[in-house]
Amino acid sequence: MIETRELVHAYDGARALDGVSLTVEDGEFLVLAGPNGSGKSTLIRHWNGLLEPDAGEVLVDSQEVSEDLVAARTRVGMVFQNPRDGFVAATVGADVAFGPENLGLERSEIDRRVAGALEAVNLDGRDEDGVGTLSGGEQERLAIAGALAMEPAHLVLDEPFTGLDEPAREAVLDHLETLSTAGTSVIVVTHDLRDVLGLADRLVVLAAGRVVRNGPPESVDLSGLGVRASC
Ligand SMILES: Nc1ncnc2c1ncn2[C@@H]1O[C@H](COP(=O)(O)OP(=O)(O)OP(=O)(O)O)[C@@H](O)[C@H]1O
Repeated sequence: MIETRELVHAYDGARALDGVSLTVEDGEFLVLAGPNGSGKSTLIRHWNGLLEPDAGEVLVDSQEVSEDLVAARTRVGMVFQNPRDGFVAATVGADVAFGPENLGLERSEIDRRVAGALEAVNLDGRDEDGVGTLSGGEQERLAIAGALAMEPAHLVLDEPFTGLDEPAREAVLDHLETLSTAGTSVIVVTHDLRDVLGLADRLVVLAAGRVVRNGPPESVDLSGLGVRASC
């Protein structure tokens, strides 16, 4: 479970989060939406300790994030926008294997995870391709595969579908649904709800650093919030 209690975050005195309280249950599929600058990226960065609260608390599986950053980062997997900077190896397979290798897993387990993660993003058979040779959308898919291979308890994806073609979107969505059903919390940050709303248990909308909507997707009124629900 991820618990955020009365979280405040300010950049140079300006509040990007202004008292956010939000709990994400294990296995929940949550969509986090809101207009540009509403605080979505700031909020998720607190969940694995990339930012420190100015006030309030963030707990992952009942432990305060700041008390054990390694634990929080192992339990909360993140896929950020513009993944280009995040790659650590020369080839696709080596890049996805890097995280599981650092967990000290057996080779057979690493190979299983790499194969599964690459299949989930339609990059199977591309292990030997150079990371630098991938298209933008393929790089996004590689970043998702890297997070999947860590098998985190909670998986957070920031605008994961932007550069993905239709088969890749469908493959990733299928995989996220399977993960959520199996008990992984899945949090998708997006302004464009078309793909994900049908899968979501809950929709949370931020505006100006506050939670302004929070409920089952079908019950949330999006009018006037700068969020698009359908094509
Ligand atoms: N590093 C930073 N320094 C200063 N201000 C920042 C920084 N990062 C974000 N902000 C400001 O904090 C507010 C919230 O930004 P944040 O990136 O969390 O919003 P967002 O909802 O993720 O936006 P988007 O949909 O555009 O990605 C914005 O006003 C933004 O300008």
